[in-house]
Amino acid sequence: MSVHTEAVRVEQLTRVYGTDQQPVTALAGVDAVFVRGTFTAVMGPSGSGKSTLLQTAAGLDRPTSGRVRLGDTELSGLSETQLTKLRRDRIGFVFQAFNLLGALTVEENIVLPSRLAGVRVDRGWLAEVVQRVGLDDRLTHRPSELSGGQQQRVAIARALVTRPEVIFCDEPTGALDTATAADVLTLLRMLVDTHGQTVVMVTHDPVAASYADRVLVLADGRLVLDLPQPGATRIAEVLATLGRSRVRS
Ligand SMILES: Nc1ncnc2c1ncn2[C@@H]1O[C@H](COP(=O)(O)OP(=O)(O)OP(=O)(O)O)[C@@H](O)[C@H]1O
Repeated sequence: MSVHTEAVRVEQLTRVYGTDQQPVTALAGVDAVFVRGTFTAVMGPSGSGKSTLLQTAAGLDRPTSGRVRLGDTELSGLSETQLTKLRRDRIGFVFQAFNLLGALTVEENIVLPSRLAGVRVDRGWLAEVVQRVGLDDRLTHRPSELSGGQQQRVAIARALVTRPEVIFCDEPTGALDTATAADVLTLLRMLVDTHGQTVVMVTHDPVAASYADRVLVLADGRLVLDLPQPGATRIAEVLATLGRSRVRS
């Protein structure tokens, strides 16, 4: 596979927290490639290392060992300043809590990270992003005047505005009701299908994961399954089986 089709590659990714006396191995040598223009869900039992994988792959946290490459850039060689710039310029983040500022309008929230970084906002691109996420008529509203799903759309627009090579989402629908979650997942799917965006999403929800092209399943810090489009029922079965084997062990 050519490097140019890879958005992110992690190799033997290992993250050990805690002390030498009491180490906690959150990731124990994970290998994975996230291809450009695909939507990957990362699943697994609580404590299996999902968030740690996301954080290390996104350059928010440094691995104890192993490598992360974003496109052609190897992250381990970067200084903190370079890593901060890379996250700002090349990666988008969407979290369960929308992290919007209540005193600012929708538009001000979307452009805030760029403004703080002193990056000029391309108005044409901003208009396109806003249109893609369906917020054209909400730009002057405050977050409190929006539904949960609309607030998450603002967070997605904020992530998209820098034209990121990949968007990392940690439980993006965790705070939403079923119908609103479906709306947000449909948007992420559309960004991948229509605009070639790359999305990596941590989720506990088999229905949310069924929107992805591929589901990676972690257990005890290891990648145990890599399933192409398994469907919600199969995902739920796999997770239940994993849960049972963990209870037995
Ligand atoms: N900062 C930290 N210090 C110490 N241990 C940590 C830290 N962050 C995570 N861990 C541990 O690493 C392991 C993996 O945690 P992680 O949050 O990646 O799991 P997860 O699969 O995302 O869990 P959940 O589904 O509950 O959010 C867990 O045992 C957790 O307790």
